[in-house]
Amino acid sequence: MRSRPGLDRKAHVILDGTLVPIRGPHLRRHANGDWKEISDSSGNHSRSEGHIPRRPLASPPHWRLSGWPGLLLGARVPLRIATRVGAGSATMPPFRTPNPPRETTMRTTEVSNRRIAVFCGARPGSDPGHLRFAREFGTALAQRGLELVYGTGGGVMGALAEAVAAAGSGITGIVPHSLREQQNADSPRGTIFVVRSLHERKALMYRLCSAFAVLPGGIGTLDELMEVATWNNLCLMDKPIVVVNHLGFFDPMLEMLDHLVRQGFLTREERRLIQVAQSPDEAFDLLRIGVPEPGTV
Ligand SMILES: CC(C)=CCNc1ncnc2c1ncn2[C@@H]1O[C@H](COP(=O)(O)O)[C@@H](O)[C@H]1O
Repeated sequence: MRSRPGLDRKAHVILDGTLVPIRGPHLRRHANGDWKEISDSSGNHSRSEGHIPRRPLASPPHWRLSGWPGLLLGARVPLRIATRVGAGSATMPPFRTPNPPRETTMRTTEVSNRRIAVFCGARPGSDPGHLRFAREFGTALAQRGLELVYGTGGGVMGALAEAVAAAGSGITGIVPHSLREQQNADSPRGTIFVVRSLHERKALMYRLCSAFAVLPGGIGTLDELMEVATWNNLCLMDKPIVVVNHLGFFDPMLEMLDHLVRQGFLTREERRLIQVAQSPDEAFDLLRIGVPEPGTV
């Protein structure tokens, strides 16, 4: 699918393969911190064609910032996403759709303790065991009733997403335009947010999930792991992290963290921010993701 002229640089959402430009009502942040995303009235993601408003918005939507992003970045990250969403819709050229878009309603998706972001390789790696393990992890994730948030790539990420989809669980991908152009644009699964920059992508990924798991990958994976660990460490976020150390893949990195402790650059307590599991089940147990709050069952 070639991107439509004028939309390439705009933030948009792809719902099960259908491109939908983002405007205020499609992705809205509420004062209570929730994001809302498009779904049809039955709660399923809309498969209707993208809809561009015929009139510019009279005024930008109102966005309120709360929590760690506001504190951390002087409210810039969410504000930029929010502003783009509103301003972008006003400047997008209209395009014709064969069928008029269905009316969409909103479904709150942000505050879900069932979404887990998984960082892992865009490449398959040299050991086929990594792909096998990613599939195993994806299946276990879906069997726990969890949903995946990930970077929409191939390699280990692709194997993971395939397994989650095959097991019938929800997937949310977040990708910047620059990477999406390099990828196969015809194979999105679930909902894909296409954003402008890597920074927006990471901010949205971190926001949408309630925990992080890390599978084998390269420097992108390590970057994301170290960033979320740092944000937790600085109390900008409080979301559990687990490294799944299948086949000892992460041993050298864990040794490096121990080295940091010995050298006085990391306290023992901070070191424990990065938990380590050997199996999917152990990882989900450590994250306590999807576990109902006491007294709710
Ligand atoms: C083959 C190649 C370089 C493709 C790049 N294409 C990518 N597509 C999607 N996400 C990516 C990509 N590169 C890095 N990332 C992000 O960084 C991690 C993977 O990077 P890496 O392969 O470990 O370092 C993922 O968690 C993902 O969020």
